[in-house]
Amino acid sequence: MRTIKIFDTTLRDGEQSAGVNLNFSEKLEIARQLERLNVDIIEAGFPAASKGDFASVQKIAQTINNCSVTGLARAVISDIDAAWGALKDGAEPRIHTFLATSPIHRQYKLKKTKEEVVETAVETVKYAASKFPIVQWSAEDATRTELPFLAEIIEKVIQAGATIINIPDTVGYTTPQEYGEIFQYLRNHVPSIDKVSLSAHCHDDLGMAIANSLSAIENGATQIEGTINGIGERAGNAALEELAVALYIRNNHYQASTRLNLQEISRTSSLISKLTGMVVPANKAIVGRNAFAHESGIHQDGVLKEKTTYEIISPDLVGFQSNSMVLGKHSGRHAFKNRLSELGLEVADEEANRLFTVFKDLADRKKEMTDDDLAAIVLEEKLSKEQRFYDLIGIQIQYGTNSVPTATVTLSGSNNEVIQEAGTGAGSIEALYNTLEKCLNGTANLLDYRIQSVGAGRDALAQVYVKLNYEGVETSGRGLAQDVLEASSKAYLNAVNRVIYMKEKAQAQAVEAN
Ligand SMILES: CC(=O)SCCNC(=O)CCNC(=O)[C@H](O)C(C)(C)COP(=O)(O)OP(=O)(O)OC[C@H]1O[C@@H](n2cnc3c(N)ncnc32)[C@H](O)[C@@H]1OP(=O)(O)O
Ligand SMILES: CC(C)C(=O)C(=O)O
Repeated sequence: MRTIKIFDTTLRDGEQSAGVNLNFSEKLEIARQLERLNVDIIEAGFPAASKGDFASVQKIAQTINNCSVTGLARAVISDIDAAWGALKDGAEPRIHTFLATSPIHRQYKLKKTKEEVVETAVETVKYAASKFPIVQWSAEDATRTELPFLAEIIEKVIQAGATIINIPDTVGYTTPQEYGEIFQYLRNHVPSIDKVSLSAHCHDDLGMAIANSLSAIENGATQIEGTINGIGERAGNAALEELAVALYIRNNHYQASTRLNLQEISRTSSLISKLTGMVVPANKAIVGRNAFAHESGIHQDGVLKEKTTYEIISPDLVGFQSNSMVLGKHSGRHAFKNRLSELGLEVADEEANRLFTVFKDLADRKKEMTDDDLAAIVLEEKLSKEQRFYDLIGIQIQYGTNSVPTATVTLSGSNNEVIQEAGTGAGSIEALYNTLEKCLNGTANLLDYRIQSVGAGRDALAQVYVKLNYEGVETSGRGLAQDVLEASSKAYLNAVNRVIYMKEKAQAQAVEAN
């Protein structure tokens, strides 16, 4: 049985999903969960991309102990230096550097000849290898590259010090058979291929990312790259939970396994969905709400008689709870804390007491608190507490089909001063957001607004996601509440608070640098 290494790029390629923007604490929270999931490598970001990316890659490298942390770098010396700066204190510093090899990318994007591409790749891999013990090199758009050229450049970067060679299907163009043949070709035509590990990185533009990754495994790849929930640039990357469960359930066929702790899959998927705002489709394999639901009579009859008639995966294999303990307004601190720890939600005692107050407040208004509700409360409280400049005290909205929607908003400011304003709008949300803007010191333009329910039922909690431009900075925010208007206010303030936090941090860094 071969063990396949799992290279998770949720924090790098996953964050390249349009509309996703994770902050420092959210990235750290995700990295910690990926560590619990037991991925082998976390690609934490692209250190040269921004100060924020640098800081979060550095923090993740310093914090995570049980998996390797890496960062992406172009074939550019300053990118490699930035990666070294961010990763050098990690347990096992490794870099992921890349250069496109296909004719389309050479001609139009890089404007380099084949010889220049080889020279740049070799020079930068040598430089990377002078710093990092592990150097992964990717031939971007490998699957649209002439095979003899691909083999030539790979041999040269191995000679230059690369220890892992990744063959990305950057635009999701290849088919499983072709992709497998590329791996076979390289194994037969690159003399030094046995000195390195081979990795696959597949995109899902034609819906073949998992099939292609499995084909790579059958043809010699020992590392698979992907993201949780399959998020990523354009149509996304190979969904790691699908790959790991496919290898587990069909190991009679693939004879390969991963080290993933499959029980953590559901929790990881739900955390990433919440923090990125990328909703998991109900019919998504392994983690979709319907993945283990049987709807039709013949299926239900079969499952009642024998589960395996229609179930090839048991829900508890991937951490779906079947617990029936009901938490509500009559529950006390013990049951609350006990449930948090059963759910693996780690909180200090003092924090648990504060969360209990939030829980009671919600439970008063809501029939039943689900595990999803608890996870959402803990997450929101944990992530927003350091970044509150404006805090919501209360809102009052008046709406009638024949009257002008009016909002009254009361906030507390950064010096605990009370700010109160009233305003109108064409609808309740506009009235609310116009009024919130009046309370602030700056201008905020709403770019996107989305609402989602946490769990099922009429009394489900509302999770609102907004994207807005506040004082020239574009950012996103989340808000959770029983009521949609309250959740909308919280999301708006969360986004504004993030901008203020980022600006204050940048100012403090500038003062420190002087
Ligand atoms: C396939 C992938 O997913 S690759 C990863 C993609 N991720 C990202 O791009 C996110 C982070 N990116 C960024 O923040 C910015 O693009 C930066 C900081 C990296 C670069 O920003 P800028 O210097 O403003 O350049 P810009 O992004 O406009 O253009 C990219 C430049 O890098 C070059 N380039 C692209 N890939 C590579 C590479 N692997 N090695 C060397 N140069 C490269 C391009 O040819 C272009 O060069 P040019 O300016 O000489 O034409
Ligand atoms: C940087 C590489 C691995 C990449 O993300 C791609 O080619 O899709």
